[in-house]
Amino acid sequence: MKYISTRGQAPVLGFEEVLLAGLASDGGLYVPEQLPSFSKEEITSWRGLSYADLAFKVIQPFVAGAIADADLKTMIDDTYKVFRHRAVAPLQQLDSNEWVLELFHGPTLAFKDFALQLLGRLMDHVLAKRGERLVIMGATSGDTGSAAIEGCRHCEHVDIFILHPYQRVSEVQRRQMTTVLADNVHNIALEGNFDDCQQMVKDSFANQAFLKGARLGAVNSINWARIMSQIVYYFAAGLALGAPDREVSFSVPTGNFGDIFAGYLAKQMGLPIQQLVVATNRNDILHRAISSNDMSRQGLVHTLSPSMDIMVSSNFERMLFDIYGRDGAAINDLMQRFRNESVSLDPARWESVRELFDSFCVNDDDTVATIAEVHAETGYLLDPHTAIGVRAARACRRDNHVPMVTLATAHPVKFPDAIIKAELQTPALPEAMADLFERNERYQVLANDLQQVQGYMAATLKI
Ligand SMILES: Cc1ncc(COP(=O)(O)O)c(C=O)c1O
Ligand SMILES: N[C@@H](CCOP(=O)(O)O)C(=O)O
Repeated sequence: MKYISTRGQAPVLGFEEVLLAGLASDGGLYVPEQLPSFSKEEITSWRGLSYADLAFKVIQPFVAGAIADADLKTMIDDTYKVFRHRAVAPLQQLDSNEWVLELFHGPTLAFKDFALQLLGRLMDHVLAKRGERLVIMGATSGDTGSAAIEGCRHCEHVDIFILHPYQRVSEVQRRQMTTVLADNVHNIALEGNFDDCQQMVKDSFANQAFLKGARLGAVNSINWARIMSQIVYYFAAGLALGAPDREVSFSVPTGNFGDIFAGYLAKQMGLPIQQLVVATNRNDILHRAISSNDMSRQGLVHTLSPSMDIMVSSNFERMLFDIYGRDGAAINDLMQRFRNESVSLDPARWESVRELFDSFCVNDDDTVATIAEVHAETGYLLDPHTAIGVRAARACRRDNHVPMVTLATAHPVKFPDAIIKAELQTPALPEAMADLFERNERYQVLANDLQQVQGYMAATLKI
């Protein structure tokens, strides 16, 4: 399997290099040159597989040749063995044909664990084989950071620096990151927002001199291996609900567009998906882009769903690459303009986007109201991100005969503010992190300044 950049100028790479590369050298994102697809018969034959066995079926074609099948299988098995639910990604029914797919049973209580617990293993495996070391730089609005740290804390060949927006993540999220005191783990609280953190990571890929030859890697969904692992649970949910003989729809709480892009790929790969609903909070550039062809940046606002406080959604570029007929020059031009001005798609391309996605924006009041409403209807407690997904699903649903699945992207215990506003009881932390609030923290507050951050990293690494 070969991988190409969405901007057409970076070298074509194999899986191992893509795994370690993160962002492409032309500023683009890597995608497979050719997407694998599965026949109806093949998908049918996967019924009844365990989550780990299904993950191997879906992931193997992306990795083929780079990592031996037996090693890949062991890493996948080890990854999903530690999830707290035996089904790994169980479905909960809210109403007739209305479901939530619980993606928060991993070690850090958010959907990021599905990819990041595997990513750490894949990276360490490849780095050990090559005798190399990797400096990871990641940006987080709260969940990627803790999942990446958990996935890398035991890696022998990785140093990881995670940037989170200072005082803009929940206390549980911050402590999940900052109480990991392993020598290779470094937390930076940046005096800025998530977009600033993400831009700093991208700028560091563009200019790596500060690392004096050390290799820079990524754990955000700019890394292709993240997306690849997230495709699996769409197949798992679809199969459980009757696919491929029956269509399924998904509503996805969206920020960086990685999770919904994985759903889009599952559809291209053969899963019969009827609707893909992009659910946003008030940072609604994706909803505006899809519903009214308006890709103008507005000031980022702090919401009750902080993990989705994102304006610049990296993976939208991967989808636009397909929409523009995989024309790297056109995407390069569009993304350069997007950096400095409001852009819109040409009408035919926009129409194609509208055919692929529905979208809906949910404000804080409606997020809280949905948490309260669903709890009153069913006794089920949604986290605020999932509540946005459920609200959007109910608003956008076209066909009641098709199961509608909202991705439950985080456990409600991570976001007590929204639960308290809904006048409900915050659940207790799982046993493994019951003492989270007593643990010591370590993190560095830094100004929103590239030189300062890069200087801090170089000094910490003693290079
Ligand atoms: C809890 C939660 N829900 C939803 C999202 C949105 O996912 P994505 O960025 O893949 O669109 C994120 C992070 O971005 C998240 O942490
Ligand atoms: N919500 C994310 C934001 C980063 O998204 P990613 O999927 O690109 O890593 C977070 O929790 O950090």
